[in-house]
Amino acid sequence: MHKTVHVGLPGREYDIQIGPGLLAEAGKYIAPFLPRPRVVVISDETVAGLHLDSLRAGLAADGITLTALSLPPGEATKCWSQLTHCVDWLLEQKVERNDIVIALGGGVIGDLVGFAAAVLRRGVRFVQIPTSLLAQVDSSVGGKTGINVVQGKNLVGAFHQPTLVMADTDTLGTLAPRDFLAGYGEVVKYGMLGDAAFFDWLETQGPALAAGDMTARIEAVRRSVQMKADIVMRDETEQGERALLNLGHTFGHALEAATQYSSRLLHGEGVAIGCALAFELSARLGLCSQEDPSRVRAHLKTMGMMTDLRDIDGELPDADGLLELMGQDKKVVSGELRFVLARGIGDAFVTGDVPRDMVRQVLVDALDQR
Ligand SMILES: NC(=O)c1ccc[n+]([C@@H]2O[C@H](COP(=O)([O-])OP(=O)(O)OC[C@H]3O[C@@H](n4cnc5c(N)ncnc54)[C@H](O)[C@@H]3O)[C@@H](O)[C@H]2O)c1
Ligand SMILES: O=C(O)C(=O)C[C@@H](O)[C@H](O)[C@H](O)COP(=O)(O)O
Ligand SMILES: [Zn+2]
Repeated sequence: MHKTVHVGLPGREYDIQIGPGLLAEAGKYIAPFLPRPRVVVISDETVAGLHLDSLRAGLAADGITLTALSLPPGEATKCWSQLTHCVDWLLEQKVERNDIVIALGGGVIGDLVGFAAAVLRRGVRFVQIPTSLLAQVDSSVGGKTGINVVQGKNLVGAFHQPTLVMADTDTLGTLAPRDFLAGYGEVVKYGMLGDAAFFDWLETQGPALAAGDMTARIEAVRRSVQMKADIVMRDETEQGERALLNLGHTFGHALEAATQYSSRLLHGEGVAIGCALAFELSARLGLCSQEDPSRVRAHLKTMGMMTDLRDIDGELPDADGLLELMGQDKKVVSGELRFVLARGIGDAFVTGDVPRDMVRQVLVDALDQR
């Protein structure tokens, strides 16, 4: 059941271990990287309450001690003040250049702790132990780390690759259904952007995955991570192809900013709605058939996911307000928006050739449905 995916970046290569029971074996995997038998761990309070003892026991079996810090759960934790808190705490623990910092948790903890590790002493090594579906399939891999600021999502950060990723699929058993489905938004994204056969597979296996089928979960994590690793190996710092992983994010990040990174909209939910909008835009531009956005929305709905702006509670900015927020997207070049669009399911590409009026109309129509 245990799978390994290798990220072969020259000088920064690492393995992603995937499977059940990995926390209990943590010492075996981490010990080879340790200069001394101690680690520091940063987690969130929910994850620490559920899984820190298992990690502690798994490390103790190999004589490794653990000191931990827990932060409040939720997207709001990916911020300047918690970054300062993490860095101060790591310095108090006298973490040295060769020590290992562990990020135990979802994408919020992985992004925040990875960024703290990137700036601490100009870069210490860190290990990702992702515990949410989203973190196992996406955020723990590829080295994008950072925080949100009022001006936009992930606008302050660094590329800093982990030394090891350990995705213990047993931890998904304690994840709330809403958080699981948000992570599924990133899983289905891989099928939509570059692997139509994976999308077909998810249409049949998605319900089993959500219901807890371990074989299906491991396969979904492995396929997602393999696809991400392959893209990252070809384009680590997003000079080109890596931007495909941003499918749905131009819309999604603006919606997250519009909802103040609150529980009104989780990242993966924004990605799901954003993918539906990106396919809608692609169809209106004549790039793909109208059947494609319909099929995307149908699958997301079957899974019980958000697909439309009407699924978001509370007020939203108007179309111009959303366009303004989209202007902070990192794919913007010379002030012009660029999008990940699709010629069909599994065939995405990046383009700046998108009339602003067309984007605006897609937003106006989506807002009108509310
Ligand atoms: N760096 C990247 O490449 C990348 C990729 C995708 C997303 N992200 C970022 O990841 C973040 C979203 O990640 P997320 O969805 O994991 O959010 P999250 O870290 O907030 O986790 C979601 C919720 O699940 C809880 N949780 C996590 N693991 C659990 C478990 N095993 N059992 C019970 N509860 C658990 C957390 O406490 C939290 O409340 C966003 O900030 C997004 O921008 C980064
Ligand atoms: O790894 C990537 O590259 C991605 O784009 C993956 C995304 O799912 C992720 O949300 C990422 O953090 C977005 O990157 P950003 O550069 O648009 O902030
Ligand atoms: Zn994402």
